[in-house]
Amino acid sequence: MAEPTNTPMPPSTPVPASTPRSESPAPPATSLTPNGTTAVMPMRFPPPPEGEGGAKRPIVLHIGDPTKYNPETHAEFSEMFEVIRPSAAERERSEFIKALKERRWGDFTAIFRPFWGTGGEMGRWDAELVDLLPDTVRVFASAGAGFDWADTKLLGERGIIYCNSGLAAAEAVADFAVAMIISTFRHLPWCMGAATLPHLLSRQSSSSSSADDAPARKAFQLCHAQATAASHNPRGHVLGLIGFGNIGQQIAAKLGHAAFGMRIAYYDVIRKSPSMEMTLGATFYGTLEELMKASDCVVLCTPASSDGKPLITADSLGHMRKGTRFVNIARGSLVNEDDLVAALEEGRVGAAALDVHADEPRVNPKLIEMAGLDGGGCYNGLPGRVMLTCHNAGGTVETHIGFEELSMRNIMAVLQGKEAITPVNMHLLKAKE
Ligand SMILES: O=C(O)C(=O)CO
Repeated sequence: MAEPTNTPMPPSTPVPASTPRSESPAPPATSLTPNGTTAVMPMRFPPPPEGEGGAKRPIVLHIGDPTKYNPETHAEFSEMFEVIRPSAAERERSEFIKALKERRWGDFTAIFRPFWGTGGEMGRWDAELVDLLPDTVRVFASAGAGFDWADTKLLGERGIIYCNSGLAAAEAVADFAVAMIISTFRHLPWCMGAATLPHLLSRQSSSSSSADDAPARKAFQLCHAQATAASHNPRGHVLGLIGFGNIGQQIAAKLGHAAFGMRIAYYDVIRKSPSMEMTLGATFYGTLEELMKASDCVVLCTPASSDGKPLITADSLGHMRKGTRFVNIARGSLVNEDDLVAALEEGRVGAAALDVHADEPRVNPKLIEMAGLDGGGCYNGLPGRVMLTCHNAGGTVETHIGFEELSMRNIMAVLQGKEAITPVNMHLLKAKE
């Protein structure tokens, strides 16, 4: 395992022009305040024209499940707008396209997706869908921090503001990241696997209820005896955050000097203010390479690349010191999983924790093997070094409540001619005629 290093933090380095890396809304329309909330620069549209006699309410297309929480906001929202919710069958891509061509839902002004579990049935919002939207659409407000499933550039070119809900998910994602980071220092897959899996395996291989529990006891004792030498306290180790938006900042606050005592390092295309760096005790690295070299644990907390290319490859992994830990709570497409497997085999990556996967819902079979499930927490006689979860990081009731509320508030703001709260594509926006 990589030991804490005394690598001096570099002085301020120029920000690279490429690789935008922050899940916070893009500049120049927005910026983050030191407490992680989003400040939005003014960019207003006039409210949509009223219908004949001024009585017609603007139509909002609600995709996915009905809202479950926030009844007061929803009452206000339904009062202001005519909310139309296509059926599950209408949300399937071919039917959705047919309905858009037929103008089945009229001249709607907003798209509302309050929950990420449903509402994505029509697939990627690419030119095939976006080109069919009526000119009246002004805002698309959705659940989710990530927006890799929507072409926000194209939406902007059509004059449609895309608002994500990253603010609502940030705390849940950061909490989950903390658990995963600790796991890479304490080998939780091994500890949990050794306590449970040998029992399951021996039960499966024995038909009698009195299965031989000797292998299970052995796995327990082995793990109890050996995990100590492989485990470390996070304190004093360098936590390298790739992306320093809301999520990265919250991880820093939870694991930094005031709590777990980790030394916070970050790489982002936008260097944060000196006061934010001081508050969070964070040191800026001007290149990914420098950050990878300096870190004891690297965490990806940045949106998917717009070109879909991975950021974690043999090349970037090659800059890590032997035994560095790696955590991904961002997007699977950011990681070349074959290269990660090779780095784990080589020991360059000492332990990994992945909530997101390149080909969801499929999980890389080699990574599953490395989690040590078959060997009672061990893989090839070594501790299971990979923690794998099912894209759970942001999934809490509180996140869901926040997704609904924020999406409704974004639509209410834009359609009333006010500023959007969490837009991500303002810098790409073409104003409506
Ligand atoms: O909000 C999102 O997009 C997430 O994937 C959180 O885990």
